[in-house]
Amino acid sequence: MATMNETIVALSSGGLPSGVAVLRLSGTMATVAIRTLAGSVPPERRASLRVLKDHDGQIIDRGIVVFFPGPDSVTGEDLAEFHLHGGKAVVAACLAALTALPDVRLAQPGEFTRRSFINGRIDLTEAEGLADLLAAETEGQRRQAVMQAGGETRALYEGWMKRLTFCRAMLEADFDFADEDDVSDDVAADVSREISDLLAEMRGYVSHAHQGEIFRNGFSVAIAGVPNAGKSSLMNALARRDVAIVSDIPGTTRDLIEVSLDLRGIPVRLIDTAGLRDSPDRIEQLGMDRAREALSHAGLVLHLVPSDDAMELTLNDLANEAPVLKVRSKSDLGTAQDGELAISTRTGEGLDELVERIAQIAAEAAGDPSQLVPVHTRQRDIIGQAILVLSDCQDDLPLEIYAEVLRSASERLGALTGQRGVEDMLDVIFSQFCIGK
Ligand SMILES: Nc1nc2c(ncn2[C@@H]2O[C@H](COP(=O)(O)OP(=O)(O)OP(=O)(O)O)[C@@H](O)[C@H]2O)c(=O)[nH]1
Ligand SMILES: [K+]
Ligand SMILES: [Mg+2]
Repeated sequence: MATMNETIVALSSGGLPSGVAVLRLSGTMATVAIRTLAGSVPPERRASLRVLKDHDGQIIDRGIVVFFPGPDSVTGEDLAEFHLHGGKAVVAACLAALTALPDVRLAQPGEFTRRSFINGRIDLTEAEGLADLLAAETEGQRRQAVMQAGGETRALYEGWMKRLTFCRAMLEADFDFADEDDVSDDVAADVSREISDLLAEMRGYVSHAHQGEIFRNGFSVAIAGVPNAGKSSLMNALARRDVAIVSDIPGTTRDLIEVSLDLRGIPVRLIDTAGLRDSPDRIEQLGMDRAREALSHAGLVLHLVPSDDAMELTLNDLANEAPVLKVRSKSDLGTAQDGELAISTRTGEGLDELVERIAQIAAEAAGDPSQLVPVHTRQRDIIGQAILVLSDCQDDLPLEIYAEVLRSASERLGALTGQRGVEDMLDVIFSQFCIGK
């Protein structure tokens, strides 16, 4: 990672051309940069209209300049914003003029956010929330990310750490001051009650994490069945575009084909798979392997059974724990049995009802987004480790060892917010960001 002495600059707004483009520049050269391009530094935090000139005195653009002095800026450093007309040449000229200044260079992805973290403006959970917020595509994802970016997750984790620290302090005070054979049972009992409460809370939190993941990554719905059941046709109908090849040749689909849908704010990943049958074709076999793999990870399996075909597969074993919803396809070619969900991509029969059912099942799996805790896999792993350490606490442990276990657990939790042992994680986390963030 490049050093913090350098001042970084990037286009922070979206693709060009656009109405307005915002360049952000962070670091010690911020005031020099403003003075060089805009003539003088405007009052702090005030949007000021300026003529921006390059190093030869040629006008680049007229735009708004804002100066945010550190350490109260988003990055914790002196920060300048240039709001320009969003043309490619305008932005290129302004970036060229800025990077021509000594110690000013283009930012790497996530570098602004990384500086916010290093300067203590945000913690890791907030950084992860920010990354999610930028990536959010559905309303549910946005709400979840906002909670995390706003520091609610941080507050929760810090609360846990405080409770652990308090318990440790009680234990340590006890073995420092009590005389040897009079170690207070009361303290040990209080601590052990508090730890078991905390453990219950942490376990409950982690069990919600799976639901949180549905909001982050989407609820996966795999479409499966015999060849020519109409799987790809259904995929195209639900996606409202031709994503998958449809033909009357059985064994058309081989690769998994995935589209993302937004069903009532819940992101759903719909996966079309190869038809399952005995086939000597090597490629088709590979396709079926992928199909089985997809079924085993799906949140819901749609089992398409064509109306004109007597053969029926059993998919329950392949689907792991996911529910299997039987759907009678090509309903225009036969009559469905009572209570069966029948669809036809030819006539459109049953498609709305199917979407309704998928949305219902996805919503049940995802839970109420307002109740959800946003938990990244990274966070879940760490909490899992801390739970393991704490579960090892036996009441009859010598107090010194008990205190040591608590210290070790709270050390682990420290990695959640980035207070401890996360150097190697930083690149992973910040590389999720785009340049300019
Ligand atoms: N009559 C009728 N034909 C359909 C319907 N849906 C699909 N078909 C036809 O059935 C044939 C197979 O459709 P696909 O969508 O390719 O079937 P698939 O299950 O993806 O097949 P594989 O990828 O080979 O496993 C095509 O000729 C489609 O036009 C339907 O609802 N009614
Ligand atoms: K086919
Ligand atoms: Mg297909």
